[in-house]
Amino acid sequence: MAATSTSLLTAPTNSHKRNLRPSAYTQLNFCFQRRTTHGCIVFSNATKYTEVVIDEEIDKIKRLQNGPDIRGVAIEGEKGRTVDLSPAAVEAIAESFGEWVIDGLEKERRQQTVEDVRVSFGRDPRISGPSLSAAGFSGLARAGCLAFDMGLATTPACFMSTLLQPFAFDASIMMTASHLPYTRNGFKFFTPKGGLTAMEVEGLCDRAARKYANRMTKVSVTVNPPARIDFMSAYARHLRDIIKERVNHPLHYDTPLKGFQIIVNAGNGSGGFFTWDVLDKLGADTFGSLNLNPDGMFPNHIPNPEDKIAMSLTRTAVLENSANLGIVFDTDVDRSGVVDDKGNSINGDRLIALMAAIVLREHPGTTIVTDARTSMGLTQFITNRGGHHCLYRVGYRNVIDKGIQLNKEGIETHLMMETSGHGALKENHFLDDGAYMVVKTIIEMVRMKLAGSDEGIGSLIKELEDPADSVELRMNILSEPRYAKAKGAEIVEKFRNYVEEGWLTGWEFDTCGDCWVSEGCLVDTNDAPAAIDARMYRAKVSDEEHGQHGWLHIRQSIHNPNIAMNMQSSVQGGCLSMARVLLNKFILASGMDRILDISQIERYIRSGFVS
Ligand SMILES: O=P(O)(O)OC[C@H]1O[C@H](O)[C@H](O)[C@@H](O)[C@@H]1O
Repeated sequence: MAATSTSLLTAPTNSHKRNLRPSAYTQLNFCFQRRTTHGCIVFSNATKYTEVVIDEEIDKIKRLQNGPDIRGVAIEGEKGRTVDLSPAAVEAIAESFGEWVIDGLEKERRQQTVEDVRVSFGRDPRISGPSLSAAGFSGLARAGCLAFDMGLATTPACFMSTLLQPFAFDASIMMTASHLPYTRNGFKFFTPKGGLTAMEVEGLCDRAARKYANRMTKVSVTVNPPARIDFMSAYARHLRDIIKERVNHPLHYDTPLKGFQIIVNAGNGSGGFFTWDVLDKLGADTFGSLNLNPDGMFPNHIPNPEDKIAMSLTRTAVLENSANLGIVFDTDVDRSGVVDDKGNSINGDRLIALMAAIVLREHPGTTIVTDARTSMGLTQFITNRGGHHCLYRVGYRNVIDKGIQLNKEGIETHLMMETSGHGALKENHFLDDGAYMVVKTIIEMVRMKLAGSDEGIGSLIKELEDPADSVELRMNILSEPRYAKAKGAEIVEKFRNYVEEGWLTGWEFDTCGDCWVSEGCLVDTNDAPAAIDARMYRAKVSDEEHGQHGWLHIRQSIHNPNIAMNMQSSVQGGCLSMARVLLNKFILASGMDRILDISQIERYIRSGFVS
């Protein structure tokens, strides 16, 4: 093992760093190291490396941006993918965020120096969490921030740690890769104003890429660990208070869930606390709950309300226990799905419908923003209840930002929700929050019971019509990672040309500048989307026999180099006929099969099943 030594860094040059109090800065000493397979080598002359700027390395850090999040491979284990979210990358990103927060506060306070900038830091149970957190703390300390370790936490809790007193941190970081495999990790960033936008995260990545290119694999060694805080208990109390106040139970105010059995499936993610620290304390019986222990290898199933195994295990547990409700959280609890007392899964469109039913009672006539992969039945469901349905781009942040924009323009918009289960409410700081969605559902369930109804919450959506056929296909983009985005854009734009030029008979875009649509649409052509997700199109599809029977939505994936295609039809087998047209009249006819792996769509056409 090579010897290590530490050398104290010269003071940083930014004004905020010059004015740093020792308490912040003495959190760490810096040791420039380059990791090798044999250990670490120490460089005494760090400046030697500061001029090394390598385009490829810069690119690598920039590619970690996934819309408003950072996502990357943190440990080996994925075929064909190498580690790109290394401790050195994490340190550079956290440092860049810390600097960005300080700069923002200085601007807000008219260039006055800010001191004691406090940033909380939570994480999900991924096995890369502890080592990457240490790098995150070092980065924050390098920026001159005081870091506070929340330990195992959830994404909504991290945001709430910037608001709830006495914590009220200046900013927060959640380290998570949500439902992605155990090998990945990533970040979400918050200030009291909400989550950072994709543009802001792009800025952070640019800044971090320059730092990283100068230091490469060198990492600091944190000498003093950051202060540990128990925020999750305060957060759980906050959720309990909301339920107590809103149910306002006439007989037992403090235990409004007495008599209810509720199953939680936390998928071994961060959501177990909701069982013992929220539901149990409110009097619920949570016997039969599943996968509550955090386990960063996710041994049972992917923590994801879209996951079929997660939903079916929860369904079985609800039915076996005759429970009133089942809850499925994703890893970091910004998404959820539920199962009603009859064992019906309520996720995707059905969850949006459930929330829409609740919200439309509270706010008649409100607008509801969703991504454009929702069913025609959902639009009908919302409009039948007097609401307006705005279909928008995929990506939770796009959906939320559209809602914020509509409110600013004077259009009351209370619910913004993606089919992935990300849902945000105006009343809850426009935060996508799986725990809050469940809190709303539970309150409604208890209220219904108090009003004398024995029907479960599933009864609220019994009029929702499901599509007869619904399929998602993915086609890998055949390209080196750095060219994949450009190639993906080329494919999607080619599709647009084919539809607009009439090569696909019966396929048509509706342009819908104001985003009020009930049918197919070319999603939002009028405003300026962020480059990354500019190209998403939904075409309505008709044939001679059935008239207009469905739609196809095409875009490139945010996380992986593939093209995602969603199709729905009111006719059994309608998706299969769309897939045939897509393959023969577009992909093969345009030569796009040169840059697309078409094996999945071919298998689907052959077998009628998606594998
Ligand atoms: O592009 P994909 O791989 O389908 O992933 C798309 C999804 O990525 C993340 O999970 C985001 O949080 C979602 O808002 C988005 O819908």
